[in-house]
Amino acid sequence: SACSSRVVLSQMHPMWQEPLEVPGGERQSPIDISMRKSIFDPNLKPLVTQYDPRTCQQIWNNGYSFLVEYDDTTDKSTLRGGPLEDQFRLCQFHFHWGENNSWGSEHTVDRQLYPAELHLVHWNADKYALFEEAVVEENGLAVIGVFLKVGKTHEGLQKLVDALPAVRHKDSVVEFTKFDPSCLLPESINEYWTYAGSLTTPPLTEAVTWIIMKQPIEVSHDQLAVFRSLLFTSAEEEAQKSMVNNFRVQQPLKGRTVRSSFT
Ligand SMILES: Cc1cc(=S)c(O)co1
Ligand SMILES: [Zn+2]
Repeated sequence: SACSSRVVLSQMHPMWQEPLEVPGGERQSPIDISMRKSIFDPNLKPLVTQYDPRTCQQIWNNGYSFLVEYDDTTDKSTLRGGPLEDQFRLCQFHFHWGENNSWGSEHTVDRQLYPAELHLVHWNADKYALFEEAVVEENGLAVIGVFLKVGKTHEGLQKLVDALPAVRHKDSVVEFTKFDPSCLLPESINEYWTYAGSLTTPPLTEAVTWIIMKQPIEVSHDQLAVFRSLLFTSAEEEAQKSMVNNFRVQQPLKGRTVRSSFT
C-alpha cells in the first residue's frame, strides 16, 4: 500500500487558508535559509538513499499537488545518514510550484525564490509502524527538498510529465511504475542544509527533519508548464481551477539553527 498520506491529506482544511491554528507552532516550515547564519556541522554524515524503482506504484492528484506514491510496507526504498539517527522509508514525492517561473518554491536561500520545489517524504520505520503514526511524532518524518530551476529538459522527469495529463483532476489516480526518484536528486547530495520543521500543508505537524539540497536540478519551461496544466478541482466541479501557487508562506525561524553539511 502506498503511504497513507491520503489519511492525513483527506482530513485537511482547504489549502492555503492561513493561518491555521497550529499546536505550538514553534518549528513551522517553510523558512528562508540564510547562508551566512547557517552553522557548518562537521559531524553531519553523508546521506544514503537506496531507492528501488519497483516500489513505485501510482500518481495521485490529491487536490493540492500530485503525489508519486511508493510501496512503503517493506524497507526497499530508504533514506539514512546525514542528520538522521534512524532509517526512514520513502512513501511519496510531490512538488510545489508557482503560476510563473518567478516564484513557486517553499524554502528560499538568502530570499532567492525558485520556480518549484521537490519534496521526497520519508517516515521513521525504525520507530513507527505506519506513516500516519510517524506524521504526528517529533522525529517521525524526513523530507528531502530539491529546488527546481528553469533550464535544459530533465530527461528523467519527462516520464512523469508524460503521465500527468492522466491525473489532471483532483482525486484522479494513474498507475505509475518503475520510476527511480534518485534521478531527481542533484549530483552533489552531500551539500545540504538541515533544520527541524513541519509539514507545509495541513495538519502542519512539527514532525519533519528537513534536508534541503544546495544544488538545484534543471527542468525545462515546458515541463513546468505541464505541472501548471493540472487542476485543483475535480472533474465534477463547474469552475476549473489551475493547480498553481500551491506553496505555503514562509514561517518565523523562532530561534532555530540551520546546519550546513558544507563550508
Ligand atoms: C506528508 C506531506 C509532506 C509535505 S511537505 C506536503 O507538502 C504534503 O504532505
Ligand atoms: Zn511538500
